[in-house]
Amino acid sequence: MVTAVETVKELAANAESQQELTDGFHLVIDALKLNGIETIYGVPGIPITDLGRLAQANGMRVISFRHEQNAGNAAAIAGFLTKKPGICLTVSAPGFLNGLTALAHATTNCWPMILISGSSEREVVDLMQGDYEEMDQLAIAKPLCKAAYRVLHAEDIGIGVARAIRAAVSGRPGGVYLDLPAKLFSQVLEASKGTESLVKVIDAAPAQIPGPDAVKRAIDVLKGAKKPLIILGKGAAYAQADAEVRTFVEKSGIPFLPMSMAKGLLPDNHPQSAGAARSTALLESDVVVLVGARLNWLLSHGKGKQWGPKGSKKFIQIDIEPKEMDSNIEIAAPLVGDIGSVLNELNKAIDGKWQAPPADWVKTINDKKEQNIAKMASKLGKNSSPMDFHSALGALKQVIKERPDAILVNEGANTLDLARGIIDMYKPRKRLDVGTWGVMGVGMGSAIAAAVETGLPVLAVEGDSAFGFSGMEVETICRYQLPVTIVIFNNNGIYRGIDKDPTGRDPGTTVFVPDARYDKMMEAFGGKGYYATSPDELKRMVDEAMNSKKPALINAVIDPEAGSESGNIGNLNPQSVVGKKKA
Ligand SMILES: CC(C)(COP(=O)(O)OP(=O)(O)OC[C@H]1O[C@@H](n2cnc3c(N)ncnc32)[C@H](O)[C@@H]1OP(=O)(O)O)[C@@H](O)C(=O)NCCC(=O)NCCSC(=O)C(=O)O
Repeated sequence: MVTAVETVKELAANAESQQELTDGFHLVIDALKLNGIETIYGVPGIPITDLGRLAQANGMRVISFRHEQNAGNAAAIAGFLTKKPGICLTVSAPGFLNGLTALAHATTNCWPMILISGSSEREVVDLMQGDYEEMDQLAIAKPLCKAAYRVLHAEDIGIGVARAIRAAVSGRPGGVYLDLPAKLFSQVLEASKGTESLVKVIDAAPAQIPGPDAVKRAIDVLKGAKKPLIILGKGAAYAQADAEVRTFVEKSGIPFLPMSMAKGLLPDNHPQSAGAARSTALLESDVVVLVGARLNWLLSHGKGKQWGPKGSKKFIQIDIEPKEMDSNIEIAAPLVGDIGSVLNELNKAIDGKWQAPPADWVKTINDKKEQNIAKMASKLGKNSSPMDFHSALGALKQVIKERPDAILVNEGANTLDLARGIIDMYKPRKRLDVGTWGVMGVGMGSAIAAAVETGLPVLAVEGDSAFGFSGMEVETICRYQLPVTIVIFNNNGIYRGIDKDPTGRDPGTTVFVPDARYDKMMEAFGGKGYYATSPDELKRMVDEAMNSKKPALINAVIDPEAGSESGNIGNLNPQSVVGKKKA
């Protein structure tokens, strides 16, 4: 007969022996935590459900979404905001595929992110025997990210996570895929062996200092400039070298132009900002210093009519990726290194012996800036009902002016293009938008990550179409009670709400249900819904919502006639030259 004392002894012995064991689930969590990663964005399911549960039980923040793409977008923006890889955790095949768009988006934008997906067993996948969610995920992920790894044995988890972290943040940051087959999670090993196998990544993104020759070359080019211009890209925002950026701009006295997500690195109302004189600055400058900005489509590849005649410009480019140089046009002075280190060297070189740019150049920029600002101001002040984009954005401009620490998330077509110019930003990394690819659907993921990572109030200004891509995440926002205020610019459709099917059979291709009540959607999950029909009402409601620090959605009714077809992607948005009339 077993006595009570013996039973207790047995339980104690079991407990002790259990403490000495670990498994794949625990090792993934231990490896992440050892490397200072405390948050996971994901969607639970087979085979990673217990990973999320255990991560939460072990003190990690686990934010469960309604769709993996939104979780991935959250992880991507978490990477941008923190310089640590944002983690997205998904189930196998379909969940993995849903996460891939965000992984590719992170890679394109050079933000560190790790997509961790469970996967089905190698033995069956490789023989294509029809396993549950069978797919060779590693092969599929490879071309879409910076690096991809698969871990097959629990004792290799530490190395796998370490490799993923270093690949994501070192050099030019990007997305990394980490494949964890289901069988791995339940592999058991002695706790001490497990702990020994973990790897702490030391100096994950080492400083890269440019050589003295490269610095001298750049300074020589800059000294010869009569109309210099600095362009700040989102790489400069990512670098968190805010003091170095400010010193370089202010010591050099050169006008600066922020790309969209670099707005606020220096305040938009800074006297040297050329943001409101963009075309003039690009066209007339003679030497351009690119700081973490690439000469891609957003800068018309550094050539063409926006930039003036061939040979009229010299470029100095600061980028951590040597291959970025000469991607579209000759770079006269490449500065390969991290932005903080490179600017530090430039700042030393110009210290105390720098001539401010010629006054007539500064005046040209300032005159154009004043003209554009005055033109804009005349459109912003109207208290019209229904609202147009300018009058509604005029109200939101004031909201951010009064709350410079709030984070602005922005996506859409007109809603994006006009908000970018109208809403001034005052602090670094407070504007999050669609990035290099112009992705619609990043809104709610970005808003959630911004609130989770910073604890700051978030204002998400969304086109009605853009919101639709991730709208179900309002439930996530309500579930986690995040301080997110969403404003939907509701003009009943994509660009505008007036398209018609010429045959009369169906709705026009770009229109939505008229006067849809997105505010009711928020109320369905316990958040506060508002319906705004004038700029004054909009301002009052946004103030109330943001002050409450609770989830809120304001349906801002915009004239369906307002808005135009996304003009800012130029020749990438071709219009049919045949057939339209007939239809
Ligand atoms: C390509 C761009 C970098 C550049 O566009 P531009 O139109 O040349 O410049 P901007 O929009 O920045 O500025 C337009 C003009 O406003 C001026 N400007 C800027 N700021 C101000 C302020 N504060 N006050 C007054 N005027 C201002 C600026 O100097 C320009 O005038 P001038 O100096 O007089 O020229 C940008 O448009 C961009 O980031 N676009 C991304 C679009 C995107 O990703 N869309 C998603 C697709 S949606 C989709 O899927 C779809 O539609 O389909």
